Amino acid sequence: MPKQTPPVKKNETVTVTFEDLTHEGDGVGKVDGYPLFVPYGLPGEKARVKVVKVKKNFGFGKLMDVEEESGDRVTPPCPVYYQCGGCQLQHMSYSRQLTMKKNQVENVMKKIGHLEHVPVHEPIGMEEPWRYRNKIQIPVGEKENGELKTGFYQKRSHNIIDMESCLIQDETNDGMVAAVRRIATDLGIEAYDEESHRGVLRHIMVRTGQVTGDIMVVLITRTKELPHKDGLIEQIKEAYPGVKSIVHNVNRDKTNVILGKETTVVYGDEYIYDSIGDIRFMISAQSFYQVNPTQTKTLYDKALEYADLRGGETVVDAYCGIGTISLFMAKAAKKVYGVEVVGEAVKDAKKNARLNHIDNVEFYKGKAEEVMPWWRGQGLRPDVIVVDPPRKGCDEALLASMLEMEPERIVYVSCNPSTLARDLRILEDGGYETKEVQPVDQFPQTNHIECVTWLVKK
Ligand SMILES: C[S@@+](CC[C@H](N)C(=O)[O-])C[C@H]1O[C@@H](n2cnc3c(N)ncnc32)[C@H](O)[C@@H]1O
Repeated sequence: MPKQTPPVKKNETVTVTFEDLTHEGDGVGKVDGYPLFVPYGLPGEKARVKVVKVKKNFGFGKLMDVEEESGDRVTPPCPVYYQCGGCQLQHMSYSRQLTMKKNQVENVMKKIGHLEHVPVHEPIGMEEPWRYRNKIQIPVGEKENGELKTGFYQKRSHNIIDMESCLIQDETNDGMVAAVRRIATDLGIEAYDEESHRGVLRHIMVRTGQVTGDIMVVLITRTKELPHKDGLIEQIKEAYPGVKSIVHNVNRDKTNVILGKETTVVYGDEYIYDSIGDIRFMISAQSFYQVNPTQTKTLYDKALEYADLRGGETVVDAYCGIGTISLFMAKAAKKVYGVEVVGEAVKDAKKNARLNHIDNVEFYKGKAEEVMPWWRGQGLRPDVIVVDPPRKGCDEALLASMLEMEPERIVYVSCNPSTLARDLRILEDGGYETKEVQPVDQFPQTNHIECVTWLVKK
């Protein structure tokens, strides 16, 4: 066979018409059948593209100029959108974002799961797909004039973009970050410098309870001391008199991990509160809590509908985190068992059960793939199993014990459609029928999509 050489060269400029979108949201244009992946290109658009990387079977390009624009193109409202690595889809109308996400789910259902028959519903989007995040963790740097700046990292780098606002963040979070930045600059607090591992203030984290209005500020420093602590606290309280909690966290390590192990409450409470539906949650600086509670509620309502609980059922919630789904299910079931590998999350789950006076739920710390076979050995036969695994999907041993437990219904919540499709195939082969998949857009403006899937025993 003659060796095929790609029809483009690095740094060459070519004209392409985009035909499709990748799962990441990049435009796909072809040159003599050779695909070029181009960030910010939209299907139907004709554009000049500079080739930046050439591989054997595909290449990458940079969008130089759009000659024929798609009706789906919108002006990104964020002034740093093209530098920041946080959002990928602001150049696309929201309805096109939802179509893209639906196509992605349908695609993997067919290609990975061989589930051509499974209905994938229209994704449930947000009415207002902005300002939805309840938590910001933003790096701190220094401008040339010595003032502090805050911003996310530039794409594929650790350069901090100087930004005033993040449009997917709750406005309170934005306002608090700006206030802390100004106060810390006035007090002469130094920013942390990643390269030299010197300086003080590494990150500012702000969490707000969207229902309660509670605010928590976490100041993360390299140093054990929080310089000008009293002044900082007083001025933050002056700027936001309602602030419920100010926390100092020390992270002395040279690491990308944001929070260190030492946490001290320097003002107010250790916890703030928020609610999803009628369940209240206690949230500490270290706790995991869903970042878009509005859409989480939508997702869990759907999970509850698929679980079809009448009050007499036993439910297993595998990969239960802080027990959000377990607590939702417990209100409608006889008994819920949750399993989660992170000990702190299990403690939070138990606390939240007590806070809500829910006593028909038990949480276990352990690997789901080890605890489930043990439960089975103990004779546990759940009517419904809910799983909500991390991006890599369910462990094979867990899928095997789910099949052995033979629940009537399985509800699979997933943040990665590809591993979802892979696991659904295994469950189908093991005797379950996938009835439907409901995507829910938890993260508008980004290329992520959450799905909830309903399976029944054949
Ligand atoms: C997508 S989150 C689910 C969160 C949970 N439903 C909630 O809303 O809080 C996945 C969870 O699985 C946990 N996890 C990861 N691997 C696990 C394993 N092998 N066994 C049990 N839990 C695991 C993670 O710590 C995380 O809390």
